[in-house]
Amino acid sequence: MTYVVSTSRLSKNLSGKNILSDVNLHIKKGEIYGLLGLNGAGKTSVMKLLTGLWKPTEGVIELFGERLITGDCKSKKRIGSLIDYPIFYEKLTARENLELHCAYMGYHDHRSIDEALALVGLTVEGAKTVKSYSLGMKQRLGLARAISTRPELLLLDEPINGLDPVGLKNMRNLISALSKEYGMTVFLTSHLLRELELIANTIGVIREGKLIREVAMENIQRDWTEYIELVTKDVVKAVSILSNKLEMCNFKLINESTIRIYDLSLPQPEKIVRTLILNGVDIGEIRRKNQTLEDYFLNLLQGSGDT
Ligand SMILES: Nc1ncnc2c1ncn2[C@@H]1O[C@H](COP(=O)(O)OP(=O)(O)OP(=O)(O)O)[C@@H](O)[C@H]1O
Repeated sequence: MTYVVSTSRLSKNLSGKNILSDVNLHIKKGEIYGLLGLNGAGKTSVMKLLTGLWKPTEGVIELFGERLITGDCKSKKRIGSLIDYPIFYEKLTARENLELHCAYMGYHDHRSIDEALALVGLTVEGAKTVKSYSLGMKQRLGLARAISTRPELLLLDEPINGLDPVGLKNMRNLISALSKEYGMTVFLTSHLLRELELIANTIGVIREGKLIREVAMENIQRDWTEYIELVTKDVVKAVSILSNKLEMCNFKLINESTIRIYDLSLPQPEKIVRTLILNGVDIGEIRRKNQTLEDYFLNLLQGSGDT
C-alpha cells in the first residue's frame, strides 16, 4: 500500500534526550488520522519533523511516496499546516494575511481565500484586522490559512485546544467535510480520545516518544475491545496451556485467579475452554466481556497495555 505519509524508524534526539524513537507512521490517502498522546508524549515533535521544521536525528520520512529531503519545497506546496499557536500580522485584515500566505506559497487562485474564510465561518470578519480577533477566531483563521492553498495533506497540531463546545463541534464538522468533500488527507493530534474517536478513521497512540499502536477504528471493536475473563485457582497451569498448547500470547494476568484473553478469533473460545478442561484446569468462572474504548486507550496511554 502507498501512503500519503509514512515514516520509518523516525527518531529525534534533543539535548541528549530521545524525544522520538523509531516512529513508524502510516497515513492513507483521504483518511483522518488522529495521533493520541498524553502531554509531552511527542505529538508536536512528530508534526515539526513532518513539516520540515526539525530535521530527524535518524529515520526516513516519505511524503506522497517520495523521501523528504531537508530544504525541499516541492512537497511543502502540497501541505497545509497549523502547528502551535497561529501567529498573524495583527495590523492586517484576516483576508490580507491569507493573501500574503498564498503569495508566499506561490498559490495564485484567490477564490480559495474566500472559500477558506467561508468554511471556517469568517466571511464577514475577514475584512477586520486580526488584532480584533478572539482566541477561537484566530484558531479558525489559522485553519483557514492552512487550507487556503487547497492542500492535499493537512497537518493540525491540537486544533481543538482552547475551543468552546460549539467551536469544538464546528471544528469537528469542518475537518470531516475537508476529508469527505475535498478529499484532503488529515493528520491531527490531540490528548482527547473522545474528540479523535468521533472523527478519526485511524488512531495512532504515542507514549514517551514511541508510536505503540496504530488502529483502524472500524476494526477496533472486533479486534481489541472484546475479551474472555477466566477465573481459576490454577492460573499457572492455565497460562502454560494458553501459551504452549494453544500458542496464544494475547492474554493478561489480572490477579492471582483471573486471566483476560484477547484476540478471540483464533482459536475459538470453545476450543480454549475445552483444552483447559481436558488438561485438568479447574475453571471457576468464564465470561465474555467488552472493555470500553476509553479503557482500551487508557491502558495504552498509561503503559499497562502491551506494546
Ligand atoms: N526544543 C526542545 N528542546 C528540548 N526538549 C524538547 C523541545 N521541544 C520538546 N521537547 C521535549 O520533547 C518531549 C515531547 O514534546 P512534545 O511537545 O512533542 O509533546 P506533545 O505530545 O506535543 O505534548 P503537549 O500535548 O503537552 O503539547 C517533551 O518531553 C518535551 O519537553
